[in-house]
Amino acid sequence: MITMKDIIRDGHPTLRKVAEEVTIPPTEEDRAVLKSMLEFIINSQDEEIAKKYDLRPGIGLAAPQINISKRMIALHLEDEKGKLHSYTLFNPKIVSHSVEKTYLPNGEGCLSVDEVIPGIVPRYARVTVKAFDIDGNELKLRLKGLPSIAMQHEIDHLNGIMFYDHINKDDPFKPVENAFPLE
Ligand SMILES: Cc1nc(NNC(=O)[C@H](CC2CCCC2)CN(O)CO)c(F)c(N2CCN3CCOC[C@@H]3C2)n1
Ligand code: NI
Repeated sequence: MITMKDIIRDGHPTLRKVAEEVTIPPTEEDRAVLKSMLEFIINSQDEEIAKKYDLRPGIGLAAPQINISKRMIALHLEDEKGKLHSYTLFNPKIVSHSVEKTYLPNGEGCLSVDEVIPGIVPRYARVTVKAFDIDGNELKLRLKGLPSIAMQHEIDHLNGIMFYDHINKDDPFKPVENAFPLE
């Protein structure tokens, strides 16, 4: 099982690489890795397991964070309506997005960044994503709210982008044009 020792931290070069596309259909190994990534996220949200293995809570994970520079991500979270969004994706790609932006009022964190970095992280309010599922079938997702924000955070990892790259360096809480806080 994946634990925090498997998660590389800011400064590790892999976090700044553009990850390689996964060949479709995926190999058994790629499928096993992606399943283990989802398992980690679910474990991290289980109070007992998280305590037992000292896991930081998460709702998403990208393969570069476990030093695998491949375009694979897992997400497991509920949206504001309580709908579960649980995804294990190969080669996710944002194919369209809203002009309007949004952001988490309390900013973002990252399992690969040990310190708190305050500031507004502007994200597209809505995204349409094309990807392949765990079996290599193509799918299309239209996301808004926290699922949309989390999807963008994970796809950024596949392109070597960290959440704090989006924070205004001169004024981290400067209002962002056409961006509205989530909730
Ligand atoms: C918002 C949030 N971010 C948590 N952590 N950070 C992460 O997931 C990073 C990715 C997220 C950062 C902002 C958007 C994506 C990991 N990233 O580095 C991967 O690239 C949380 F843990 C969390 N929740 C709320 C829901 N809760 C349900 C019950 O279990 C606990 C869980 C805690 N919400
Ligand atoms: Ni992250």
